[in-house]
Amino acid sequence: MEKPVLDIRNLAIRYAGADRDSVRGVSFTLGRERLGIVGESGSGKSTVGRAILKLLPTAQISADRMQFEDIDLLKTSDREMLKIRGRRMSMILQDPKYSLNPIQRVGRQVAETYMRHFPATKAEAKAKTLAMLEAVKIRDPERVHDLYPHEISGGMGQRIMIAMMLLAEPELVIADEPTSALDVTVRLQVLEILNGLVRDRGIGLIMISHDLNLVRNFCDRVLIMFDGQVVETLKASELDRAQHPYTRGLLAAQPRIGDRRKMLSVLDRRPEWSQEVTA
Ligand SMILES: Nc1ncnc2c1ncn2[C@@H]1O[C@H](COP(=O)(O)OP(=O)(O)OP(=O)(O)O)[C@@H](O)[C@H]1O
Repeated sequence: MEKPVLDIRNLAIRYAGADRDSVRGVSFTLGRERLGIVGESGSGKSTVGRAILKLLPTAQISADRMQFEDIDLLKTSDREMLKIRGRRMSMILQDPKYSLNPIQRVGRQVAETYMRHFPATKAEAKAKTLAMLEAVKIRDPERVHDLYPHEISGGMGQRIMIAMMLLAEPELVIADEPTSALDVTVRLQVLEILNGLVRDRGIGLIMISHDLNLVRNFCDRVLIMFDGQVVETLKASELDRAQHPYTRGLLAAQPRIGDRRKMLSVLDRRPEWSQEVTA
């Protein structure tokens, strides 16, 4: 088997002041593939993503192994992480509005990101920026380059965030609900761009989502999280054969076109799921 991009074993995370771990016993590997992490709100999906990027400075993080390519994340200093984050691993968040600086033109923000990671003149960085805006299917990149964040739509903002991230050519991308704020057609465009990154550049992609249908159609494998633990790991194509009652409950709670039930079933959570792990 080829060496994984990421190898996480027995990860536990406790927020400062909390009396229990928000994430515990989480283990998984990520190859050059699309891995979905699903679970309801508060199950710990984003906490896992942020811990991998070491974006939880006040939380207590422990693990038997947190290996990213040639880097032992358990040993990296804050200074080293500044060089790795945004360059070798990146995160895409739900709402680009909060990630873009509102008082700076978007093209300049993208170019500055490039210059932070690579030696380049302003003209070279601008040329790279325009090429990247085109790569994420932005029509008329010259015009968009000079717009402010409030002048662009959510879908365009998300594509600009992806362009910014792409410039650094990361090996790992963690996308945390990247399409939740987008309409259906723009969502498909963004997913196709992310898909291209895995297919053409061989990156490892983690897609954090509460949308089982999206993950089923988009990902190769899926981790199901409940109350801070991974309760089941499955191939996305085998989701319907899930064993764990929580996964089965999540599937039953999904609306389906053509399903004539008047009411969707409501998930009945059981305390023993917090102890019981099947995969
Ligand atoms: N900054 C924080 N300080 C303390 N506790 C936190 C913090 N962020 C998250 N938590 C707690 O950690 C647990 C996991 O939260 P997390 O945001 O990772 O879940 P999630 O599955 O990503 O949910 P969502 O889908 O709503 O984003 C929750 O119990 C939450 O209250």
